[in-house]
Amino acid sequence: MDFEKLSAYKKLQELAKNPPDLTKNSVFNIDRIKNFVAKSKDYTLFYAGERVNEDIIKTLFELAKEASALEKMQNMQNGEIVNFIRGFPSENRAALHTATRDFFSGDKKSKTANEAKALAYAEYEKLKRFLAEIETFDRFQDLIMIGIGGSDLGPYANFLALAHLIKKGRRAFFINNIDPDNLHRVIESANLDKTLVAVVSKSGNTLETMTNEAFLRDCFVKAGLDPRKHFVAVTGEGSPMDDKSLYLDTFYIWDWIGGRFSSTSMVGGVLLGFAFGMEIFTEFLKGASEMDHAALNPNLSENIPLLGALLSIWNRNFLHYETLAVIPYSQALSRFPAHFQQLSMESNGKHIDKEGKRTPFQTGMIIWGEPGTNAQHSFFQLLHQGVDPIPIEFIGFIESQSRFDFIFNGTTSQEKLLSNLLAQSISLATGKKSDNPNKEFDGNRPSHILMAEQLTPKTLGELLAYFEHKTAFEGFIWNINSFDQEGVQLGKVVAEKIIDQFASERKKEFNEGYGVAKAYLELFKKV
Ligand SMILES: O=P(O)(O)OC[C@H]1O[C@H](O)[C@H](O)[C@@H](O)[C@@H]1O
Repeated sequence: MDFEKLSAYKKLQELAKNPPDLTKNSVFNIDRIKNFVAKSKDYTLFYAGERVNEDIIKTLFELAKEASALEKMQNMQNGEIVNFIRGFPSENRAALHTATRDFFSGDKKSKTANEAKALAYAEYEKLKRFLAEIETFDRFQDLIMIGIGGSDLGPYANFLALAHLIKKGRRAFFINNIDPDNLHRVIESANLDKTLVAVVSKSGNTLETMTNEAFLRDCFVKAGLDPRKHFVAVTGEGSPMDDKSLYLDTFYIWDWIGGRFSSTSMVGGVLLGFAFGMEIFTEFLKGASEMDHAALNPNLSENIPLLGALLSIWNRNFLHYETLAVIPYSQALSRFPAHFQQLSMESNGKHIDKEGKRTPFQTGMIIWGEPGTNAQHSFFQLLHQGVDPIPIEFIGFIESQSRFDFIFNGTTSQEKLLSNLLAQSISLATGKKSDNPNKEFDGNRPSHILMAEQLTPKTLGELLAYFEHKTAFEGFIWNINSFDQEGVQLGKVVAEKIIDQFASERKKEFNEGYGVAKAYLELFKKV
């Protein structure tokens, strides 16, 4: 059913004409904060700061029901084909990233999901054996991960989120950009003799990754090292990279795992397992798997991924806000906005629906963000007094990861951090009147807060899955295909043509040089 034809859509258009005014004390008060709360597993979603009321929330839930959002989520987790455009050539695949972490519940799943789970579990066990073996011989201290897009952003964000737990003596480096300075800085730092290299590419033919792999192999050879004793592959089974003669070991993913949804597969597993050990990687998977279950909860006020999606849709399609700022009040989540940027914008930056028709409504938001409180000293001026309101998703934790703190002027740093987070959400909502227009705050700037006790491997897994399912629910309700990325292909094709031009220029130079060399080579009848 087309999104704009749902009956709840028309009701929401009406309700959007007069959203609640949060600047009024009679509206934004303690009761409201206590009422507009939802919980899933370790996370609480406080959404009093959004421009919603009971009627709007009820109608948003109706929208989800009319769009069969929960059924589509169940179908996705059962391995049904969800990645398709009806009537046109498309990928026609499942999106079974939940199968890469479903090792704990023992829930009865579909045959497809069970087969996928078995494949993923075999790779999980292979990784466990591989890491135990290199541990025995203390073979590697450093890991260099080569990958880009979904083969970098999620794994890197998750690595930084847990960096304080890194195994003693171990380090990780990341080569993602084709900019040669990226690789140069890494080999200036890593101890190549004790370095494991994970080449991560689902397709096995991404320009940046293949180029960086060849470049790094050359560096290893020039250092007198055999790359085959240092390089492992993480790639699609049967991809151009699937050649065991070139690698110490190979870890597989499959076409039913989208790159931006692959953090809990071996794409993230080799890095997190090497850096933190299998126990921590397993806790991370457990958290993601628990949020997978929460996303199936029919009690919508306990299904925060669905509620998060509905709040985004309310802000996007009915209040017509174009972007969403993701502001984690946690320095450890510094690269999470970048991961969520790809996850959301590559999934839902689409202009046609699953029937191949142009959408007459807005779809994916522009996602951006930086950690707080730093962001307060950067772009919060615009968030408070800019012309256009910008919805914000705050993320916060009651406790710091280290619990290493200091009381200054009577409070700890963690208390100061949380106070700022709450103050921002409240002041953006309530605003402030003033006779001086330059000191006036309009308020009614929507935000919600995702809060947990502490950022641990498990709550990180839950957070990752929250964002994955929120993204998928948005696509289900918009009836768009969130699981392909045709939009990235054109740029690549044009780039290849220009690269070929450089190559032929070089050959021509070489031929000219060769022309001169030819005089000598002809002496030896080399040509
Ligand atoms: O993992 P790979 O096959 O190397 O792909 C890496 C990335 O490049 C592609 O262009 C897509 O934009 C991403 O979704 C993907 O994650």
